[in-house]
Amino acid sequence: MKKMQPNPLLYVDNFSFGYENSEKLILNELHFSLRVHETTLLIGASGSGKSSLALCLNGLYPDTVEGISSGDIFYRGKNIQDFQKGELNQKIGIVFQEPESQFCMITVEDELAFTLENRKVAPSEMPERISEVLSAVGMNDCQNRKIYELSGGQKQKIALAAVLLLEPELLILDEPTANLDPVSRIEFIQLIKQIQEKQKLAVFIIEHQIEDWLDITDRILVLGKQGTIIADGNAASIFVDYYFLLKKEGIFLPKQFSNTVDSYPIPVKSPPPVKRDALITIEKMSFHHKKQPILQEINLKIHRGEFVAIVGENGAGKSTLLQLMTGLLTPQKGTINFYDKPVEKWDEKELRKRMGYVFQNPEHQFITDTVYDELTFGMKLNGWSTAELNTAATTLLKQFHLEKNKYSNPFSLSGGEKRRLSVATMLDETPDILFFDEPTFGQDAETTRELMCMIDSLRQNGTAIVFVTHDMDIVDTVDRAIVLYQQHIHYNGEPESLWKQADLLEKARLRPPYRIQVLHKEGESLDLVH
Ligand SMILES: Nc1ncnc2c1ncn2[C@@H]1O[C@H](COP(=O)(O)OP(=O)(O)OP(=O)(O)O)[C@@H](O)[C@H]1O
Ligand SMILES: Nc1ncnc2c1ncn2[C@@H]1O[C@H](COP(=O)(O)OP(=O)(O)OP(=O)(O)O)[C@@H](O)[C@H]1O
Repeated sequence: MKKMQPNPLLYVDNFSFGYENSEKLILNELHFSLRVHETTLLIGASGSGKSSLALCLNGLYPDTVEGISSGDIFYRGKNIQDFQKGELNQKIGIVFQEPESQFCMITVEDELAFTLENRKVAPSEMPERISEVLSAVGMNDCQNRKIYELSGGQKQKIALAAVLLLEPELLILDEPTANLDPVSRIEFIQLIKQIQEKQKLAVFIIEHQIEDWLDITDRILVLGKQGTIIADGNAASIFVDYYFLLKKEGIFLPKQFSNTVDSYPIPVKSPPPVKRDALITIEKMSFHHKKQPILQEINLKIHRGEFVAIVGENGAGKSTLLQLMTGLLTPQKGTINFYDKPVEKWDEKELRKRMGYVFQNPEHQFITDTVYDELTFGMKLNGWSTAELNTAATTLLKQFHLEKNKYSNPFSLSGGEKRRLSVATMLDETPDILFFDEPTFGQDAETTRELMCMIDSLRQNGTAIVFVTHDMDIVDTVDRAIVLYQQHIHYNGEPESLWKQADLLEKARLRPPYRIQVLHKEGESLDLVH
């Protein structure tokens, strides 16, 4: 048996965990410790059990779920089972993968005050603490906003603010930057670094794309598909010594450690189709929520078979624009046509057959109790025979690696699995246009590559693809990038020219893709030489 580290903060001793309804254990005889002030990254394929582990570490599982466990977890030498209810939550703060699930109040201020109340902070101290933490996460002007009205990235920042107010000793972050714009992502990582240094806390981060985290990481743990720790060490040893193992597991390798051939799992861009008729035509469109203008004077066309990315900072209006194009929201001014008919005049059933929309939060899409029912729901509505829908469902389950989840409840899937299911449900028919709100977040290298290949082949068959994404490496592969900034479209053209517009990138809180960053670095060093 391995020896316990001297005075670890958290000590996981031969710990196993499984869900009652699943055939095999998710976590298998884990044995590791987390040290005080240490920053650890946990990586692993989608569905390998990372979120389940996080929830076991802070004692939420197995108590709050139908699960079984064996072995022990100790916090500062005391078995976590022996802590009073709520006691451990003050010491181990967790930001969930889906921040929405952690809020209990309506407004930002009430949510943060509620956390402070639980910590028994005097009401007179609260305003200052709240304004301090909001400023730390870059959300100063959001105090009185309703949480449900915030954009995905804004919610993620509030979830972090709430946990920071707890002043935990161990901070667990489950894919905390998945919805953040590129600059907020870097700022967030810097913020974690500052907090870590100031408060001397331990940080445990679950992420798929990790290159930006490496600077502040002491140690990396790799969870394998069989639920065991398959590697444990610093970045250099993990990504050099375990290179082939990580690739086999389908895990993203940080770009600085991978060779150029497989540096990012995106297939070579196929040329856009020649036929260029417009599917969506937006003219002089403006939209506001209550009195707040969100989009103004938008003119935009999306053509058959085109691959378009919509980018911009958190809250810029990207999801709103998708909801307007799909007819879920109606503009107060201007027109949005699908083919040559206003989108709101289309028969709902016909429109849903021709348009697919993958929401930012996959859970908002689920309406049935099993993965199989979810996949076949649209097929049944369209009168498919049992044999037809069985065949189609079997193909989709295989294509999206969801075979083992056929009878699982969609809400019990891992983050990446939920996302894959939400994409698969849009593919019962081949739509004319597919809208994706951040389709790749939560995916590992292998599932991202497969998703992108699938999207590319749909596009080859004429389906237009519209992506909202914060991933600039993906934007680098599209036909056209659209930048939203201060309610307007500030750029509409090929990504290559966008990367040259440094001012706009800065204003819109974007970053060039890794390929361009490397070129800039090489250029800089050349400048130094001269
Ligand atoms: N409440 C639950 N009931 C049954 N099975 C579950 C439940 N929650 C998760 N699972 C299953 O356990 C496995 C591990 O899920 P988990 O969310 O821990 O994975 P993950 O590594 O965090 O994945 P991702 O990177 O996709 O977020 C998945 O196959 C998932 O379907
Ligand atoms: N129902 C609503 N009522 C009021 N304001 C709203 C509502 N829904 C969204 N908003 C606001 O509209 C703005 C645009 O939101 P949207 O979700 O479109 O942004 P986004 O660009 O997709 O952001 P992110 O990258 O964070 O997902 C945000 O400031 C958001 O707070």
